[in-house]
Amino acid sequence: MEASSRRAVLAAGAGTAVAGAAAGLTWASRPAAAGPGAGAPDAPADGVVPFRGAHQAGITTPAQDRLHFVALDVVTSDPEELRALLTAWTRAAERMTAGAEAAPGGTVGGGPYGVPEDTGEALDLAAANLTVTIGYGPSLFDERFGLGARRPGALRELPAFAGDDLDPARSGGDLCIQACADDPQVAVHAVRNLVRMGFGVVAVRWSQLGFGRTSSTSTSQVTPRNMFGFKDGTANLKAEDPVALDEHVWVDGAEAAGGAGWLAGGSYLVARRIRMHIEVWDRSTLQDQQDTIGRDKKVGAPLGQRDEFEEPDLAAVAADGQPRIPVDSHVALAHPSNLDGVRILRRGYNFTDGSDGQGHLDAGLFFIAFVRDPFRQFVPMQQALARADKLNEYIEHTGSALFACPPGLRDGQDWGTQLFA
Ligand SMILES: C=CC1=C(C)c2cc3[nH]c(cc4nc(cc5[nH]c(cc1n2)c(C)c5CCC(=O)O)C(CCC(=O)O)=C4C)c(C)c3C=C
Ligand SMILES: [Fe+2]
Repeated sequence: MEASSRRAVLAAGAGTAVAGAAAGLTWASRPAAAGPGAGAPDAPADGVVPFRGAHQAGITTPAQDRLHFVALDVVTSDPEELRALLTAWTRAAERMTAGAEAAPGGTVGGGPYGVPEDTGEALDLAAANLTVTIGYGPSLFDERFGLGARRPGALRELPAFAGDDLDPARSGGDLCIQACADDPQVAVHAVRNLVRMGFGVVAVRWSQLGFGRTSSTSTSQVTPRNMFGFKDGTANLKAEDPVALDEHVWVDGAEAAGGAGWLAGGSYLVARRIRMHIEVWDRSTLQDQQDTIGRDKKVGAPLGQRDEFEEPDLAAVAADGQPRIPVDSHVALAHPSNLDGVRILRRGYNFTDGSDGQGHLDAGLFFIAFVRDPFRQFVPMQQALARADKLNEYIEHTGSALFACPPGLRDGQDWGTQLFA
């Protein structure tokens, strides 16, 4: 669908359900998956991902290639201003994900003496599968906005983990917006315009750009590679497994009891900015690298096995009597069989943020995981990794945040009424 046609649909007030269906390029309408990593083409670059539905877009949506993630603090003390902003953000996000301007005629329609309601840099660009996902941090539920009784039980500060080197300026936040798209300018435009609309109500606390996905979240996608050159996302939860998503990703009605009912059908987002010391890694041998991950670098198969998607055989023993997949390898420690069946949905991105002033690239993985309960899933998993992972020789966690992401919106509903109702 041409960007101009999408704009016409929205200008006519047809609503997103119509716009998404009319787009004809929705994920739901894509051809059946060719099988895990079968090399099926990735997303059409001009696709439109439906904004409304049972769950927010940007969680099980096939991971787009680019990310702009922003954490914000609320600077007003007036709950009504916050509610109104969430409502206005819904309208703008819905429009932008359909390839339209943040507001009708936003770029030049206000005339020469008006301040434009859209900054314009995405004017001639396709929607590029843009998704805008919102999340609320623990601090939003303090005394400021009367939301205390609505705080979900598992929305509290994460514990410190061994080896953490967290920068407070890259951690926490009252709110987050995750914008993902297959065009970096489209993702940046979305965040920029939402932040612009929030002037006086919210202020940016920190943000992160990601230049390449490090996970596949659909069997239709090829597995990408991270900055260590390894395939990442092979054993991830996938959109085509709704039973596993219900078990590991979506918060159910009982967990979102009482005032936290707004979170039923939502999910928790864990963000960790992980610096990867690539200069050290690049001086290590291939065997050391593979023993660190527990997988073959080229094919992605578990060590001693042939196929990328084979289940790792953690009991296999090499000729020297040692486990074929080292017990301190990343894959062995993160495997559900060593974590009481715990699994997570990973949706992270590669980043390089220039250099650190000491001749090293400030590069790494902006880890994002969606889970049903961070304290039953992410925390025990990260504790196991922090304790023993051979990967710790090469990485350092420098930022951390937790957000509760509400479920998707029904027709006529918006983020403000959903949270404050
Ligand atoms: C707390 C959770 C995890 C963190 C933090 C994490 C960081 C991290 N991971 C890689 C690279 C790879 N991870 C892989 C698998 C994998 N990782 C986690 C969890 C965390 N990773 C899980 C649950 C799994 C799957 C385990 C399994 O069931 O087999 C892999 C292998 C390929 C794959 O399955 O995706 C790689 C490679 C890096 C570089 C990193 C921090 C920078
Ligand atoms: Fe990992």
